[in-house]
Amino acid sequence: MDRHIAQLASTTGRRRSLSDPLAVALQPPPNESPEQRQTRLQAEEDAKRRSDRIDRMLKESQKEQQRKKIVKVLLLGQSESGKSTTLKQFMLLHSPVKFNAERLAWRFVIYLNLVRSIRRILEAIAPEQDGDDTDDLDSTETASIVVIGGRPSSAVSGWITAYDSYRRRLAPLLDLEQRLIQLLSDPEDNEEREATHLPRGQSSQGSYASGGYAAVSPPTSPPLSASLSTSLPARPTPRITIPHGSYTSHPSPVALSPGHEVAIHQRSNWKKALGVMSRNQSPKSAHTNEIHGWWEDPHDPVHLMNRCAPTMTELWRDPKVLQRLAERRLRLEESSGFYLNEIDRVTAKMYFPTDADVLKARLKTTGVVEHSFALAKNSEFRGGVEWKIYDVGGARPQRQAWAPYFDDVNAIIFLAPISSFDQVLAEDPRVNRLDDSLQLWQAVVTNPLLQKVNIILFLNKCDLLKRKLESGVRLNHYMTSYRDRPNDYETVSNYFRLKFGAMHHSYTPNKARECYIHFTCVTDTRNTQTIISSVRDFILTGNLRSSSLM
Ligand SMILES: Nc1nc2c(ncn2[C@@H]2O[C@H](COP(=O)(O)OP(=O)(O)OP(=O)(O)O)[C@@H](O)[C@H]2O)c(=O)[nH]1
Ligand SMILES: [Mg+2]
Repeated sequence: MDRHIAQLASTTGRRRSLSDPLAVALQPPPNESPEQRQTRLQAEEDAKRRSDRIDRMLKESQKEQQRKKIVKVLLLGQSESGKSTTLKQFMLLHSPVKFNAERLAWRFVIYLNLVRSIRRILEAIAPEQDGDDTDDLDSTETASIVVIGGRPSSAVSGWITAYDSYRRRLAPLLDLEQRLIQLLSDPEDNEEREATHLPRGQSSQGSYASGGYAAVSPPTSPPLSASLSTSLPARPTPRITIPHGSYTSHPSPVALSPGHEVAIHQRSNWKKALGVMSRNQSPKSAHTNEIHGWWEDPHDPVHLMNRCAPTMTELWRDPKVLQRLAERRLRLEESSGFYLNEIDRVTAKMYFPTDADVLKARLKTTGVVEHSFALAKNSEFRGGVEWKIYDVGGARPQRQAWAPYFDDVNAIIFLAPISSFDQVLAEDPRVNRLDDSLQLWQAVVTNPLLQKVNIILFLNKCDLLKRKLESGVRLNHYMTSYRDRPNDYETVSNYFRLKFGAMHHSYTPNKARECYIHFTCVTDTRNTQTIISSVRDFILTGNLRSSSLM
C-alpha cells in the first residue's frame, strides 16, 4: 500500500498523505491486472503532462502580470489648444518632484510672456504712419488677439501723447527679450541663432478680409487627411519655440512684426539647465541670514523687470492706453501667457512661480515632447504601469509629425478650444480656429490607424468661452449653423458637445468605440486633476481590456 502511494506521488509529481481523501480515492484497485495497470499509468502520465502545461501557463501569466505595462497617450489638437498645459497637469499629479525641479526655469518664460504683452501694447498705441494698414497687426497676430468686429474707426488713429515716453522708458525690455531668448536657447547652437531671426513670411501669408472672420476661406495648407497620412516617417527631434515678434533694434515698435516665431531647441534641455542654475542660487538656509539667490546676480533679468515694473503698470492702467486697446479690439486678458494683472508679484526680486503661473506660461511646441511617469503598483498590475505621454506641436506645419505615433498608441486626448469660435489661426489668418478644430477632429476620428484607439475629447477653455459669451460676443455671428439659439454658456457648450459627438458617431470606422467628452479648463488644477484621474482609470481598466494591453 505504502509503495503504491509512493509510486502514485512520483508519477503525478504531487505528494499526498494517506489522510488526503483524493489520494485514497485514486488508489489502484488491489486486484489490478497488468493491462489495467498499463492503462492507468498512461492516463496518469497524460494527466501530469496536462498539469505541467497548466503550471507553465500560470507561471507565464504571473510573469506577464509582474512585467511593467506601458500605456501610450497622445495629446492632439491645434496650436494653443492646451496640450502642453494638460501635460503639465499630468506632471503636477504624477511627477511633482520633476515639476518642482523645473518650476524656477519657467520664471524666464513668464518674463518673456510679460515682455511680449508689453511689446503688443506699444505696437497697438504707436501712432499710425502714412500707408500703415491697421489690419496688418491683426492679420499676422496669433489667436490671443480677439477680433470682435470690423475695422477700427478712423477716429482712433490719433497720437497718444505719452507714447514716446513709454517707448523710451520700456525700450530696455525689448533688449531683455532678446537676452531671454538667448538664455532659453543653447548658445553653442548655430541653428538656434539662425532661428531667432526667422525670415518674414511664415505667418504673414494670405490676406485678411476685414471683419470677415465668420466667412472663412478654405485652408491653403495641405489637406488634413494628407498631413495625417498613414505613412510613418521617422520620428523628429523635439523642439520648442517661443512665439513673439521677431527682435529688431529698430526704434519704432511698429516695425516689430508680431506673429513671427523664435525657435528654441528642446535638445538644449533648457528647463533642466535653468532649473539647476536657479537651485544653486537658492537660499542656503531658511534659518540663517545667509541667503544667496538669483536676485543677487546683477545680470539676472529680474533686476530689469523689477525696475521697469512701475512703468509697465502705469502703461497697463493708463485709461488712454486701455481705450486704444479697446478700439483696436485687443483683448490681451484672453491671450496666452497673460501676466499684466500681476506685474508687481511676477517682477518681485524673490519671485518664485506658483503652480498657476507655470500652467499659464506659454511656450509653443514644435516636434514631439515625451514625458514618462510610473503609476504605483496595484493588485492588477504588480509590475506597475509606465505611462508615456506625447505632446505634439499643433500648428499646421507641425502636424505631419503626428502620424508616426499613431501605430502603437493606446489613447488619444484631443483638445478643442471651444472659446476660439471668433479667432483665426496664427499660421493662416483666413482660417477660423473652430473650423480648423472640427476638421482636425474629423481627420482624427476617421483615421483607420486609430480605429482601436480610445478617444477622449477635452472641450477646452470653457472659462474663456463663458467670459466671452457673457461679454456679448455672439456665436451665430461666426457660426451661422447655430442660428437663433440662446447665446448662454449652457446652450453653447452643449451645442459643441453634440456637434463634436455627432461627428465622431458619423465618421468613426469603429462603431463600437465610444468617445468620452469632458468640458475642461486645463489651467484649473483641481478640476483638471479630477478629470485626469478618471481618464487615466478609464484608459487603464476600460477599453484596454479588449485591446492588446490586457
Ligand atoms: N484661460 C485658459 N487658458 C488656457 C486653457 N488651456 C490652455 N490655456 C493657455 O493657453 C496657452 C496655450 O496652451 P498650450 O498648452 O501651450 O497649447 P498647445 O496646445 O500646447 O499649443 P502648441 O504647443 O502651439 O501646439 C497657454 O498659455 C495656456 O496657459 C484654458 O482652459 N483656459
Ligand atoms: Mg504645446
